[in-house]
Amino acid sequence: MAAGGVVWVTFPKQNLIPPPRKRFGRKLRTGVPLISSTAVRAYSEEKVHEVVLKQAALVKQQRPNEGCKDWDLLNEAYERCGEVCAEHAKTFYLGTLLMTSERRRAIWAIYVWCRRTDELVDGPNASHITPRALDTWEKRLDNIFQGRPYDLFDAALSHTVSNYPLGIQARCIAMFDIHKFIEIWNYINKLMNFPFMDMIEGMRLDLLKTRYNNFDELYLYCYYVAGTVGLMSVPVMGIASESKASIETVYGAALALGIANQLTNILRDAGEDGRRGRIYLPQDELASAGISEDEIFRGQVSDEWKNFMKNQIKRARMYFDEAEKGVAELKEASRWPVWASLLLYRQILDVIEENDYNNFTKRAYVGKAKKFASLPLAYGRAIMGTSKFF
Ligand SMILES: CC(C)=CCC/C(C)=C/CC/C(C)=C/CC/C(C)=C/[C@@H]1[C@@H](COP(=O)(O)OP(=O)(O)O)[C@]1(C)CC/C=C(\C)CC/C=C(\C)CCC=C(C)C
Ligand SMILES: [Mn+2]
Repeated sequence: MAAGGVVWVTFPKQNLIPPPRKRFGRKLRTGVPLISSTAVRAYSEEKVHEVVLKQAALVKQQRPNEGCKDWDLLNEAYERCGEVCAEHAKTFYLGTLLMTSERRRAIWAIYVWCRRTDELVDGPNASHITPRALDTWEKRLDNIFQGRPYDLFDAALSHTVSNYPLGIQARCIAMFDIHKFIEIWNYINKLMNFPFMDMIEGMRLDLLKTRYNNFDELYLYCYYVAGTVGLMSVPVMGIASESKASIETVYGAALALGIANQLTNILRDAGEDGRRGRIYLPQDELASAGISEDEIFRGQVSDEWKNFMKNQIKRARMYFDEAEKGVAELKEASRWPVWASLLLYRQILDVIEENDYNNFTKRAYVGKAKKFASLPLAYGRAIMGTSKFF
């Protein structure tokens, strides 16, 4: 038992084996039935949709600002986050400069936390990272949400989450509070947390899993490591006051942008990942396309591979299309960076095509000229509030 009459509850780990499919009344919005069975894939989409609903509900809550009040320290913390963002993600950074200073700083703080989380499993110390290290990172996240940051970067995020409706699962519960227990029970049943926790869950997958049986499993992974970023960003980006769309629709679009980005990452990095013994591409789809693992490891750009890639690119583009519908609903100053990132990421798919689907030895790289050309285009779309004119 921890101090202050509270008890720590440990949640069961994610069960990745889909149970028999439930009957769902809701039509799948982001579903793209390509090769794998929709019945199986629907399971992850429904689970992720639960998180979208939870996040959307949080928007209506007013959050008291209980964060750190040491402004000098906070200013320094945010400055440092901005420096990291500028160093590692120049285009994101450029985009954030158009946002209000408060929102921009919050996005920097979220960026840095995401980057550090990813670095745990992908960075120079990755070989020393164990599931226990991720548990520690998760406890540290709890502390961030409870206003007990560990370092300067954490202090920035701690301040950000106290300012915006960003949720974390209720891990620390008051004893004998039956409502809290019911709440916890519901979480256990849904086996899905809030975006920050879920991103750590994605890193756990990266430690333990090197193959994805079907798109359902891959979708869940993409949600964990990238869809979560979309859900974290919406409350900070802000929804336009004139927007007629439901909050759920906007969160759905943000989720779709994360999924689209991650699918694109996976297609771009297929060769590199293969060399690390990782195949994120759905195994059942590879099998029906007649592609063996060995061909991937050897980097064979066969006709089968080209056809397979065409289908995968089509799917990623459909998620980008889904995302486009939501950008216009964001506050005007937030639309430009989002359009910029959407257009830039989507161009990676064009480059894969230009490279004749050789993503084994040619990196699909969007050159500086193209990158800069996208910025005014993104700006145009942002101020028009729609994609129809460009
Ligand atoms: C309504 C609507 C469309 C709203 C927009 C919502 C929004 C801002 C969505 C952003 C989606 C987004 C940028 C997702 C990031 C996806 C991504 C790149 C994930 C990467 C995961 C791991 O992949 P991998 O290891 O394979 O890749 P690397 O080789 O390591 O690159 C991540 C690396 C996870 C960590 C994610 C980040 C560091 C990016 C975090 C970005 C932000 C918080 C800024 C988002 C803001 C803007 C301006 C788009
Ligand atoms: Mn990474």
